[in-house]
Amino acid sequence: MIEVNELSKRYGGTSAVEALSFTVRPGQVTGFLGPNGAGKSTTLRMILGLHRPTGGSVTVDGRPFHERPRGLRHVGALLDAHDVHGGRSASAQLSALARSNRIPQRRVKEVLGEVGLADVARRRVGGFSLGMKQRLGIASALLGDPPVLLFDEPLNGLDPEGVKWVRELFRRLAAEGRTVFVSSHLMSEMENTADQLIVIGRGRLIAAESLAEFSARGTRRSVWVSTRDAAALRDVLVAEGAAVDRAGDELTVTGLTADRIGELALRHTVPLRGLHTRSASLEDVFMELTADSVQYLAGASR
Ligand SMILES: Nc1ncnc2c1ncn2[C@@H]1O[C@H](COP(=O)(O)OP(=O)(O)OP(=O)(O)O)[C@@H](O)[C@H]1O
Repeated sequence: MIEVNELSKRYGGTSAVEALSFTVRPGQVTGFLGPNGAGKSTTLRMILGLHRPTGGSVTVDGRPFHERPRGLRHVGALLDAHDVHGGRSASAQLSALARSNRIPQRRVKEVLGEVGLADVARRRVGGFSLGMKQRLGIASALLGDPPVLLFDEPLNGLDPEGVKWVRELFRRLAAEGRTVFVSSHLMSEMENTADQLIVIGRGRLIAAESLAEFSARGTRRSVWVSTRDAAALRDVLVAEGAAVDRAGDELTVTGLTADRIGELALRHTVPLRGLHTRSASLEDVFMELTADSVQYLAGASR
């Protein structure tokens, strides 16, 4: 279990993480979501003791990580897939890591097989694709067979087959009772991966809940209507108190049900081409929740 308690980190005048508190439990995959620059990597580095917090504390299974002498056997992490020694082979790289952490050498072969790199074990890592480097990073995280695993943007650079494999791997690791904490800036990556979500924006906690609870926030519904008399129908619906967006012949309506819109159209003899209810997607909920904390908006002047 990872317990983050009022954790803060400032870099000079920049507040990267601010009074962040949450718990990551074993036996589940927990997604760590936030837009670019939200503070995810900084938080992961503080969990691993690589950055010193400006305030607050974080423990892994009750103790700060730096108090664990055999760190890699307790927490495995993939932080940056590019952070590899290009001149070495995958197998040499993992062997060195195993030696320095007193992990049996047989684990090197085991994890290379597990991540699908057995055939390229002797090739120089410098020639690996990003997807292969991600697999090697995952192999390093698994090397010490740790109960707690952290992954920073592990799906970056993976092809669809790779994404499917990583998702299944995370589910299996969680089913084995491990704590699996995975960061991403894309809701779509977490949708079929995570059981729990921690959502942050500008270093602050926005949501900490199950994926089901997060989905339930998407109950705000709108109704899509298509008609050649869009202007006339819009006036009728606005007079009934609805909020209406018009794009050509199409209206997006909130504040009235599809049934009521159908009745009003009939009463005002506006012929309809199409009418259906739309509920917000997880992506919509995520965008709405984090809208105020997006650092770089396309087209926005700075
Ligand atoms: N070493 C540093 N020195 C100064 N500022 C930093 C440093 N590391 C991170 N920051 C700033 O802290 C904030 C949080 O960055 P962080 O990398 O933790 O976010 P992130 O959520 O991981 O983003 P991304 O999805 O883009 O990787 C950003 O504003 C970033 O510019």
